[in-house]
Amino acid sequence: MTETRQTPVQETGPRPDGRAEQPEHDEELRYQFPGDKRASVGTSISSRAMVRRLPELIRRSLALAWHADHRSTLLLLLAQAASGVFGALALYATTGTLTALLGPGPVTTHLRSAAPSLTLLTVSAALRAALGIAVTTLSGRVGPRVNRDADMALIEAGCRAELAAYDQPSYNESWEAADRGAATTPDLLTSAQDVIASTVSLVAAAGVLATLHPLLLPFLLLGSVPAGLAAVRTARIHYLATITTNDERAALRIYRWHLIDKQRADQVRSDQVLDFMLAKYRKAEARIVTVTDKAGREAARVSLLAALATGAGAALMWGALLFLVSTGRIGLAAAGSATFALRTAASSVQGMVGNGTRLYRMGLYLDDYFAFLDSAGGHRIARGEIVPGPPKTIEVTSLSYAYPGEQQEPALRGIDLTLRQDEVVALIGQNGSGKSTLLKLLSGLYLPQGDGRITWDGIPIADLDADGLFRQVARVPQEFARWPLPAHENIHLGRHDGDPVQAARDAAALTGFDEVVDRLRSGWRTLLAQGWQGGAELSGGGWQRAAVARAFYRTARQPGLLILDEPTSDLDPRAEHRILHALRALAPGRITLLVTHNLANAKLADRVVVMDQGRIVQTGTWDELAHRDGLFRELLDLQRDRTVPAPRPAP
Ligand SMILES: Nc1ncnc2c1ncn2[C@@H]1O[C@H](COP(=O)(O)OP(=O)(O)OP(=O)(O)O)[C@@H](O)[C@H]1O
Repeated sequence: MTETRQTPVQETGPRPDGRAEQPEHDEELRYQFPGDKRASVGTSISSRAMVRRLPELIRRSLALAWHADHRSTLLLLLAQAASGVFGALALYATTGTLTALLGPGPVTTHLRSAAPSLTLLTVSAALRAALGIAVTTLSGRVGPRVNRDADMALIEAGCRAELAAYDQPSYNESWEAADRGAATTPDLLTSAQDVIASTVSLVAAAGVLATLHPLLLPFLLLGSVPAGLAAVRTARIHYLATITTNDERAALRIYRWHLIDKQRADQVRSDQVLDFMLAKYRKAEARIVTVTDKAGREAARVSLLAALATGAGAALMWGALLFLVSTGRIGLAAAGSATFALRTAASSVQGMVGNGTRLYRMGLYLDDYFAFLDSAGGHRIARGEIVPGPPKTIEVTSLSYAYPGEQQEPALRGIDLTLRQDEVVALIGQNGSGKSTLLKLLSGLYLPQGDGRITWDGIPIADLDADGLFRQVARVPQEFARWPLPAHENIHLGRHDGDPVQAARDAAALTGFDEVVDRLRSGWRTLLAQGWQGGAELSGGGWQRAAVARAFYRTARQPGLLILDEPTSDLDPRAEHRILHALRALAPGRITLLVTHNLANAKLADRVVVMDQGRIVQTGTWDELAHRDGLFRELLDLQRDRTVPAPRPAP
């Protein structure tokens, strides 16, 4: 298993040209970093580590609960404590009852002297049952609230990470681990409560045993330690099995998503990809089954050994009890009570260890969760505090940018460029030449690397306050969001003062999105989410008109930088014409950047910048470049050339 999971770098050496060798087999979905840190965490699961960690985990679980719902948490703790006290009282009352019943004298005397203990036993049991119901109800209130808080905190932390984090190999993995941590929070609370309850009950049982005869205390350990050790050991086995199959689980999720997601549903059918993908699905699943089966067998072996040890301990305990009774060291009634207390103690220890290991295991994910919250997976946006106005000049010097990963060539190399207010600049270049990457850097979504610099009116972009900077940017990205929201919300996205529909309508009129909305039965209030009640689906062009209207809406609220990455790729000529005119009309007072593969559209720009393999290779007006030898002219000629080879004459 480990052999097939090595990285390509380990399998193949570097080539003389320094690039990675082609791997001999197809790459499969795997997280990119080889030594999973959780593997070492997994192997460190031990009884000692667990005992050391539990108090802090219990404290953290209670803190989460407290934060989610003060009152219920307080009541929960009180109910739990009271339940523990009544449990202890019930145990003492059982001892008292047995002592009274099994003591010397006539039955009526036994019953009379047992009455107070019996009453206490009954009342304690009844109150304990009532408190049990209260605990369950309160847990049911607090658990979901804890989960809600954890989930919202996680989403917020994720959205505050730098965009570049998504390109980092480790980010997905840390996000998923944190997500699992957030999902475990309600169980965490339940386990913490159970550990507390079992501990109270164990202390009570130990107290009873100590009162009966101190010699009985060691049996408490004999009866429960093997099971406890086995529980820790099996937790470790299962945890390691889970993390060993992390890649496969992630791959399953991704395959599953691709197969069932609406966006690809047509291609799943028309490309007949189902069997092919299901075979990959089964392969990944088979690996998980192999690992979990092996873990299951190992865990069963450990449990069997523990059961044998517990059996031997029980035999020893009975022998010792017989010895104590037969030598008159304890009475028959005390022996009966001891048996009862020992059973209670054993089940408390099992509860403690079982829930303790569960808590410990979940605590590992909780660590991931808190680590993510602290730093957004190590990528929290931390920039300067200068709040910019609309930039008059954006200066780019020696800008290079390389995405992480050994397969990646630098996307940008040594870019120098100056952009001025009121100017429309068209970025032209073949696929993969770096246009979208440059736009993301200009709009502050990525930060320059190394010596590269981007300044807004002389201020390095990293020194600008991130929110303030994004407030100055309106973008139509290449792949724009299709928000499952009503039509007007898809335009203003919650930012409006006054009538939200009217605000959206004005921007939509510039792109023809208003005509699309007019055809929807509920007009601007129509939910743009097909398959949901009252929902509707737009055409590809309809959505693109909405995306451009969204950017124009922001532009009307003053962004100094308008960025459009192929904004008309899905549009009919009429809609395209309308948008290009609007774009020109909006240009004064801001910097406008347009990426387009339709070179005729670049005519509206004041300046055309041509990119090739991450570099700027030409700059000039459209007319200059159209009449100069170079890449632009070559692409223009290709776009104009619509001659197709004549069909071959029939033989
Ligand atoms: N998120 C990413 N992670 C890694 N590599 C990326 C990422 N985005 C782009 N690249 C790589 O960077 C290079 C430039 O891509 P970019 O999207 O900037 O090109 P483009 O000129 O906009 O292309 P197109 O015309 O196809 O949209 C490409 O080699 C691409 O594979």
